[in-house]
Amino acid sequence: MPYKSFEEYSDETTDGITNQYKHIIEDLGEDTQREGLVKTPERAAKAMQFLTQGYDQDPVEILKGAMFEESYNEMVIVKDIELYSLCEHHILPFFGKAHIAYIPNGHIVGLSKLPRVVDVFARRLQVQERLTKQILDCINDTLKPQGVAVVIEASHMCMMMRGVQKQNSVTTTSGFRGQFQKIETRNEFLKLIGK
Ligand SMILES: Nc1nc2c(ncn2[C@@H]2O[C@H](COP(=O)(O)OP(=O)(O)OP(=O)(O)O)[C@@H](O)[C@H]2O)c(=O)[nH]1
Ligand SMILES: [Zn+2]
Repeated sequence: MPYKSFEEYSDETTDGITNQYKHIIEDLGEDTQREGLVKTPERAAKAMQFLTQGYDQDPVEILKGAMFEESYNEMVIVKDIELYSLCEHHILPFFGKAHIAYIPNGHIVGLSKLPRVVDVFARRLQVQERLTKQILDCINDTLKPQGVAVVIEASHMCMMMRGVQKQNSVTTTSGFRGQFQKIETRNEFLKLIGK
């Protein structure tokens, strides 16, 4: 089953992560018994489980569940898909937008499934490059379209709140397969997403 709801996580896993957060908060010198913090380890554990629920979800199943035979063979674009992920180096958020295009090859896919695939891969410990490639490969291998393109633009909190402390830098990653390797097709896509 592709969508694991929040309530389905085992209490055992939540308890383990809760315990670890309790230690972290204590090691930060805070009092885990004060009113505002009593439930924080458990809240943080559940939040972290939510933000990493993509490990338990199957993006191929999501796509295969909504593929329809159709002879449309022009470019389909879903742009401005908001995404929130966690950088695997600092476990801090990076967030932004994904733009996805594909050219069907006998099958179209339910539009909502493309953002769902983004979420499955985003809700893991990630780097933006791998996130981009995983989305690209998954759509390419499952839908087998004539071409697929993915562009991700994201801001990394680890570069904003700490470290180099750059508030306005945006990282862009992209990947192109099949027809999108042709410059004119790629340019049409980039123009349609406003790049
Ligand atoms: N390529 C790539 N790098 C990332 C991503 N998210 C975070 N990073 C980088 O991962 C790197 C880790 O570098 P380190 O030198 O080991 O860590 P650090 O000392 O905390 O580095 P600073 O952030 O420069 O303070 C940093 O340069 C981060 O900017 C990502 O999605 N892709
Ligand atoms: Zn980072």
